[in-house]
Formats: sequence, C-alpha cells, structure tokens
Amino acid sequence: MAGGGYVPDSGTKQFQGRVTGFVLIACIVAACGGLIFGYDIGISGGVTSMDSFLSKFFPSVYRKEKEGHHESMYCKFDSHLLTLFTSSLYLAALFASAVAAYVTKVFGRKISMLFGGIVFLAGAILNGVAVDVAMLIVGRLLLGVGVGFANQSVPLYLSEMAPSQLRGALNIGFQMAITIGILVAGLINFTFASKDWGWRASLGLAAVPAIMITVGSIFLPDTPNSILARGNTEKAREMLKKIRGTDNVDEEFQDLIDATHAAMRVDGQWSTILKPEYRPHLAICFLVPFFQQFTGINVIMFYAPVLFKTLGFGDDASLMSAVITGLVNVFATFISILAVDRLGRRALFLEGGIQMIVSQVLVAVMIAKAFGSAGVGVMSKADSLLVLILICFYVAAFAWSWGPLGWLVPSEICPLEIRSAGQAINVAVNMAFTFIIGQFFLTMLCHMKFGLFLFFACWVVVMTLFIYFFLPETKNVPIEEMNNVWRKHWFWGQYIPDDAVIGTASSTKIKDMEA
Ligand SMILES: OC[C@H]1O[C@](O)(CO)[C@@H](O)[C@@H]1O
Repeated sequence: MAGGGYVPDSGTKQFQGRVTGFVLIACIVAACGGLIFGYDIGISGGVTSMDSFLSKFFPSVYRKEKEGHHESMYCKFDSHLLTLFTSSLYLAALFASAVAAYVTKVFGRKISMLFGGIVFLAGAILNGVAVDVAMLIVGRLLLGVGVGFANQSVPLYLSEMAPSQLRGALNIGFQMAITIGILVAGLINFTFASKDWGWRASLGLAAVPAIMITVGSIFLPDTPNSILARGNTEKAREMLKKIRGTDNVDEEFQDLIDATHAAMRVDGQWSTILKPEYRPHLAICFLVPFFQQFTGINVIMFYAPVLFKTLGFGDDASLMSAVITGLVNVFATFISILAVDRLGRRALFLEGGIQMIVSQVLVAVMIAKAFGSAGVGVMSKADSLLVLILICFYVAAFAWSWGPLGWLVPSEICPLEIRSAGQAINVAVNMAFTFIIGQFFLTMLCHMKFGLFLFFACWVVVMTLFIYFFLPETKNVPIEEMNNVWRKHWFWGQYIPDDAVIGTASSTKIKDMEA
C-alpha cells in the first residue's frame, strides 16, 4: 500500500496491566480542561449577537447592524472590532503556550493544569462583572492564558496516563470535553439571550468549568513519565504500578527510563526538535493543527448563529441550530472514542475527509443557487433545512476525525525529549489559525462568497492526501516505542537513525538509571 499504511501490530510490545478506576478518574478530571476551551468557543458567537451586549460595549457596531442594510448578504456581518473580541483570546493562548511548554516540562503536567485553571477562573470572573471594554479585554486575555496552559498540559497528561491499547480513547476525552463545552455554551446562550443581563450569565458561567479543572488538578497525581523526568525514579515506578493496577510494570518502566534518558541527553528541546531525526515529528506537529483549522470547522463553531441567520432562519431558530450542530459534534466525537483504537487513526482521517469534502461542495452549490455571487435572493425553507442537514453531516465527519485526532496524533508521536516542544507547537499553531479564521472569516465570506466553502473543501482534499501518504498508523503502539513506526515508514524512515529506537540493545537499562 502506498503512503503511511504501516500496521504496527507486528513487533510492538503490549504491556501488562489493566485500565484502573484510578487512571479513569484522573483522565476524566483532566479532560475537564477541555471544557474551558470548548465553553469559550461556543459562548462568544452567541454573546456577540446579543443586543444588550452589543449596545453596551460596541455601540457603533450595534448601530451599524440595526441601521445598515448591506446590499450583499455575504457582507452583512463584516466587523473587525467584534471579531477581535472573539479571536483575541486565541492570540493570548498562542503566546501563553510557549511559557506553558516550559512549565509543563520543568514543573510537571499537573502544575500546568492548576495554573491554567486559576488564571481562567480569574478571567471568567472579570468578564462576568465587566463594566467597560478594558475589563472585557483583560478578562479575554486571562481566559486565553488559561486555555494555552490547559491545551498544553491536558493532552500530554492523558496520553501519558493511558495504557497504550486505550490511549486513543482516553486522549479523545479532551476533545469530548471541548465539544461538551461548546454544546453547553450554546444551550446557555439560547436560555439567556433574551435577558438584559444574559451576556453576564453567559460569560460569568465560564467560572464553573474553571473551578472543576482547578479543584480537580489539586487532587490529580502527576504522570510517571513526568515524575521520572524530574528525577524521582522510585516514585515514578510506584505511580506506574498504581495506575496500571499491577506490580508487573518492569517492561513499560524500562521504556520510560529509556525515553527519559534520551531526553536527558539532549541540550534543549527547541534546538533538538529542529534536528533532521525529528523532521517527521516537527512536520506532523505543525501540519496537523494547521490542517485541522483549515477544515473550516470554526466557521461553524464561532458563527453558526450568524450563518443560519444569513440563510434566513429567525433569531431563535439560529441559536437552536447552533445547539443542533453542537449535539451532532458531541455525539460524533463519542463515536470516535469507540472507533479510534479499533479502526485506527488513518481510517477515521480518510473517511472523515471524504465526507467533509462532499458536504462542503454541496453547501457551496446550494448557497450559490440561492444567492448567486451578488448575494441577493432568498433560500426556500426546504433548502435551508437541507443546508442545516449537510452542515450536520460535515460537523459529524470533523468530529470523528480531525477534531479529536488533531490533539491525539501530535501528542502520541513525539519521544519524551521533544514531547513538550511538539505539543507547544501543536497548541501554538492551532491557536494561531483559530485566531486567523476567527478574525478573518467574515471578511473572507464577504469577498469569496459561496466560494469560501469550496476554498475549505480544497484544503480538505490536500490534507486527506497528506494523511494517505505521510501519516503512519499509530494505534496500539506504546508511546515510547513510536520511533519504530517512523523508521518503517516509506518516506520518514530515512530520517530516523537506528539508535533512536527505544528497546534496542543500546538503550539504557533500569539499573543504570537507578545507579
Ligand atoms: O469541536 C470543534 C472544535 O474543535 C477544535 O477544532 C479543537 O479541536 C476547535 O478549534 C473547534 O472549535
């Protein structure tokens, strides 16, 4: 088979141990870090469409929206000031992720989650009681820092705690929490939109998931990998026994030792990840989040209410449609949890990609038919319902492929010595392109019209081909043995030297480490 179709079942180890209640609870609490991110994604689109919020903080935008009748429906909502409110958070998260990478490595995953939770809580409170734009913006920046820290630490935490045969499912808990956050935010917007103080409730309630992750992370244990990396061998071994529910952890622990030793041999993560032998990791950690955002998903997540209004739905129906896409998002992410360690990552990526392309092309055709390139016309009730169904079809495809795998794959492919750096690149690139799409989508819609959906469809074609040729299958491969997979890949194999493979004769033994 062409491309990355390496099947890892032969030659990779399966370790002893089961999924303990302890590891499950730790992962559920940690995944709540995704709630704060999701809540924020889902809340801002609804809040910025509330009259009470607009008239208080953005009176000029409010007046323009009430008075102005732009001749083209594609350009009705094009306002940079307003989109900056939504997107500024992701800019803060982008810068925070660089600091978070350092904290996560030096102080551990747990401290990083705790810090993220506290800062996010401060931001939520500030937003809920805001009396002027300055408070709103400072609050947004704090939320962004919190999201940067949580997105950095939680996926790593989940991948390291999970036994390899369940790593995919447990890691997807993070994306699951994101989608639940988006859905809950949609419901809260729907409930409070008509109240004068609705926006305060919507923004202030972000404190609830913030408290969950803050309190939760006080009680979470750190991962064996991270404890070991900070020099505490015995404690790390005890933690591994505890989370695997068996005393027979020698083989897995040996892998951790090897990985830690390899990590200690490198001078700095950032110069290390730039070396040729880490080219596949660097490429994946950059391209996967970039591609994830260029599926166009946040056009739907941020602006679904606006989009559906544009298609002729009423105010309530538009907010309700956002709830419907939110439900589909949660449900399909759950399917991914069930499928990812059985079907594998590649199958989900490839199927999801094809399904997204078909839906995007059909949506473009229907919008073109109704509004042409001038942006005038109406869409019949039946047709707008069909567009809603197609969008649900698209969201489902994203939610079992690029959504969860966008976090899982970069977090599981990197050896320990570059894991924090790889994850920081992943988060930073994700945040950068979330910011760009959030900030420029409405302007792009105004200029590219229905072609915008074709633009994203073309990107999905590119990324689906990329997966086919360049992403090897990683299901069931123990995390510290991933270099075996890269070495056997038709293209990336050339970059991986023999001694980079954990478990080879040259690797360090436990007793050396303990000496
Ligand atoms: O569920 C959709 C959400 O998932 C993400 O892609 C993160 O993985 C967000 O950017 C998006 O809003």
